[in-house]
Amino acid sequence: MIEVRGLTKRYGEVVAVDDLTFDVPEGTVTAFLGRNGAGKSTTLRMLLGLDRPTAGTARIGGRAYADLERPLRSVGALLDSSAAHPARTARDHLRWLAASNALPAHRVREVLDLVGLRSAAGRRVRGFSLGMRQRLGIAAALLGDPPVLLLDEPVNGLDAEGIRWSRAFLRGLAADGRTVLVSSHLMGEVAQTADHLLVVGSGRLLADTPLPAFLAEHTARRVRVRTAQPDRLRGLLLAAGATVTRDDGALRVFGVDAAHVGAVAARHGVPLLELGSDGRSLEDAFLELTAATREAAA
Ligand SMILES: Nc1ncnc2c1ncn2[C@@H]1O[C@H](COP(=O)(O)OP(=O)(O)OP(=O)(O)O)[C@@H](O)[C@H]1O
Repeated sequence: MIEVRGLTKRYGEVVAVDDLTFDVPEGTVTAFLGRNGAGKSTTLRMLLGLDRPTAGTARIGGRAYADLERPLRSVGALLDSSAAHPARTARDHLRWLAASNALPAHRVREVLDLVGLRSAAGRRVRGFSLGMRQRLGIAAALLGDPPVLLLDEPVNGLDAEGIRWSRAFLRGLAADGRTVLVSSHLMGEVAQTADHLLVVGSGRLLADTPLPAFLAEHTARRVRVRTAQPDRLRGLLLAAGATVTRDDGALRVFGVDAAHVGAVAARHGVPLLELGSDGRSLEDAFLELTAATREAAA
């Protein structure tokens, strides 16, 4: 469980994180979304005690990071997948991490197996693909078998196979009951993985909602219809229970689909000049939601 309350970070004039309050519950994948510069990494760094908040608190399992007795057993993080020394093998990198954090050596093999790197364990990280580096970063985050995982842009730059793997892997971690917070600047990337969305813009919380509710609210299909008798059609559609707005000579209809609009018009002999529907993508909804932020202007 992650609890963030009134979290704020200023760098001189820049308010990187602005009074954020949210919870991330156990057993879910929660997407932490925002455009580049929205304040995601700064929030994650404060959760990990790498940056000091100007105000507010960030707690993991009820405690600030600095108060965790054995941090790697409480929270695992992937902040930068190039963190492993290139001349080390994957196994040696993890052994070193385990030893320096008093974690049992047998975890090294377990996490290498978990992320599918067993056969590459003896190879130097220098020769790893980006996807393999991401897996190694996730292996390192899992070394202490922590209940909470913070992953900063874990699918950034991965190919289709890598993205598919990481989606299934993150879902599996949540199914185990872990708290998984995944940052991304691309809505489409997380739509198939996340249960819950936290959207930030200019350091502020813009949405805190289950993914299905976000989909229903922001990507509902809208019907656009044009006729020489707009007032009459509008009245008929309102009577049929639809919501109707005017849009540059056409009507925009919500709450019923295009086939229904066509049937109402036909039944009452209203000739149509144009009829279509425009479903918005999640990415459109995300861009619209974050359009008024400083990142959008940058
Ligand atoms: N150490 C710093 N000093 C000054 N300004 C900073 C510092 N770190 C971040 N910022 C500023 O704070 C804001 C938020 O940055 P942050 O890196 O948290 O955003 P982000 O959402 O993680 O973006 P990205 O997707 O690009 O990683 C930006 O305007 C950034 O320029």
